[in-house]
Amino acid sequence: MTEVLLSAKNLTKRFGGLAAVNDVSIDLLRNHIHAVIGPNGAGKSTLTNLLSGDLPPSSGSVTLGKLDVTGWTPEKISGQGLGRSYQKTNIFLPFSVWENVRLAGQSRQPFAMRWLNRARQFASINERAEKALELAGLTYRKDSIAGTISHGEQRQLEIAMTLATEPQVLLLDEPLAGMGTAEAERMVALLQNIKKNHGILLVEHDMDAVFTLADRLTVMVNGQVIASGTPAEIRADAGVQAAYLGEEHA
Ligand SMILES: Nc1ncnc2c1ncn2[C@@H]1O[C@H](COP(=O)(O)OP(=O)(O)OP(=O)(O)O)[C@@H](O)[C@H]1O
Repeated sequence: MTEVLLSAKNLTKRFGGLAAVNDVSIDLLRNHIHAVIGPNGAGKSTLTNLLSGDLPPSSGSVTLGKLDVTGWTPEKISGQGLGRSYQKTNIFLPFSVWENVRLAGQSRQPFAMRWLNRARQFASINERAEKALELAGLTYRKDSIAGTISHGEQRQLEIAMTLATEPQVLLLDEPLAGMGTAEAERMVALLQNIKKNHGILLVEHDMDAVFTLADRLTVMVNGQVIASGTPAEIRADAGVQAAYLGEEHA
């Protein structure tokens, strides 16, 4: 059976009278991409924030591996193997691509490693950064200044920075936003490669990419899950057609 890396049960987040996320359960498996789709305001970002610890849930639970991480801080959750990329970039534009990835890896140096001598720490962070750059397809840009690379490459850099923390689970919020066709195709290929060793939760508005990449989809409307299943099941779901997808993916 495929390993469940992350499991959320009956998550609810209320902002005053609004249930932005309402009784949502979702599992994320190793080697799988689970896409969460839905119209603007459906609750996708709020759900991501609940999984990453950026927001505490009003009720429900989040389990990462075997640990109940409900209510943990983002730093503590990240230390247990959850990596998150944000819609708004965290990149230091005046720094090189390499420096950005290295800093991201360093920021997540586990506490237990800190007793190691500096030389060994240095080598292990460098090794992680090299691996992350390679997996994100950016080794050829290693020495470029981050502010000078293309928009698509900056999105790859965000992924490399997330990978440098050595996560098991990646939460990716609109990794294809603002990309042209060639950049989007490149990112789709990268994500297909990255999923071989990770579980990925993908929030994305590009439906062609979503239906190419996703092993499972969860469709949210007004905070609630209206459907969950394989791409074929979601395409065939009349409720999803009516609420969101329209005819183009029927
Ligand atoms: N901090 C907040 N305080 C109050 N309401 C919020 C807050 N964050 C989100 N909301 C509301 O919760 C609902 C869900 O928002 P959310 O951003 O999660 O949707 P989304 O599906 O990610 O939308 P989009 O696709 O536009 O990013 C919206 O009605 C939004 O206005």
